[in-house]
Amino acid sequence: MKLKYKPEELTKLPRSVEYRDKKVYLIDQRLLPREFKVISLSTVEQVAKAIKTMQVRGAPAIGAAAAFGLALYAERSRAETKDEFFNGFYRAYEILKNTRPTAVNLFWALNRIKKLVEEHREDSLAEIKRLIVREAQKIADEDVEANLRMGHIGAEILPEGNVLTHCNAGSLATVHLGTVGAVLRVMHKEGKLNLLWVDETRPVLQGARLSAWEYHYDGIPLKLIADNMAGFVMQQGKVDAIIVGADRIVANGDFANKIGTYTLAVLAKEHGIPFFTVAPLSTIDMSLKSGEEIPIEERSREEVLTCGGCKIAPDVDVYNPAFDITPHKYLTAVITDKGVVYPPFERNLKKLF
Ligand SMILES: CSC[C@H]1O[C@H](OP(=O)(O)O)[C@H](O)[C@@H]1O
Repeated sequence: MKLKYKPEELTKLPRSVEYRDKKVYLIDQRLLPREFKVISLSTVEQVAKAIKTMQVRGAPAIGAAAAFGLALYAERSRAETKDEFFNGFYRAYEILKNTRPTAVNLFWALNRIKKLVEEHREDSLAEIKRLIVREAQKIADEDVEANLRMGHIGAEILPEGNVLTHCNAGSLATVHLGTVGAVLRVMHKEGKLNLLWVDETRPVLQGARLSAWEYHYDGIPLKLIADNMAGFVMQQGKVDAIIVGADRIVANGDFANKIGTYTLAVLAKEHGIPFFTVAPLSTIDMSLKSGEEIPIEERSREEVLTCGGCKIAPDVDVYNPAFDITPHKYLTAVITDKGVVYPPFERNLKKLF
């Protein structure tokens, strides 16, 4: 398809994660919306900590950050032999792999580089290092290209009017532009987006802190709501479509996304509202047959016991699943960088590969 817009025509934001001069640069998302700060990381351990503590978050963004973590290792390694280098490479790979379990993009990116390195094991050490850095940059650049394509594809199929989204699948959740963010930005550019409803998205508040911030920054008209208001807004007929990101889409179309997505999907069905997820192929895991196989990350009790850093509950037991699983029966379509996938997902997702 012909792409009408370039990324810089759709957002004023810089890339969320970059690599240059042997350093990983990323927007520290834990500080937003109070402070916009780009931090620089110079060790694999720092990159792993940034992913684990959600300084960088969002499935494609953590995939790219992990890839740049391997580039960092490669360029800073002082290994004198290949065996020493490979031992350090596999250690870096494991450290990054063990950060967060749900978003498949993390494993997709790490394994893509690991496969390349193993295919070139006989090359010189200098060549192997060059290949790692080049592949990490390709992963990042391809993410931006995929988002741009999904933005144009999604804007063509979403109905004009009011759109509701959950969490943050915007530019901050990717290398640039966003998955949901690209669709919303093209819709806005073309006058198709009347109003964006943004769920605050407890407990980490990616909607209030990140989506509200980045979409307001780019001039998108929005209203922020508490998560428990979404059903009422739908019941009032104020939502024409719902679009969310994904952390892992599996072979039958079930998908993992931020906790609260399943609730929205059921409400959307009840109110006859089209429900879309948008994700690049790097988010699709065809090795899993259905959603119950997806590992769901459980995060700290402090995230639920506090809000904005203030304690809101006594020291009681907490359950804090960071994601839920939406069965494919609630999905209108999956918007990907290779086109729109409609049911039956089992059959139609296969055609993408
Ligand atoms: C474009 S993927 C964004 C996806 O990732 C978010 O999770 P987290 O903030 O915990 O990294 C959320 O599920 C978004 O939909």
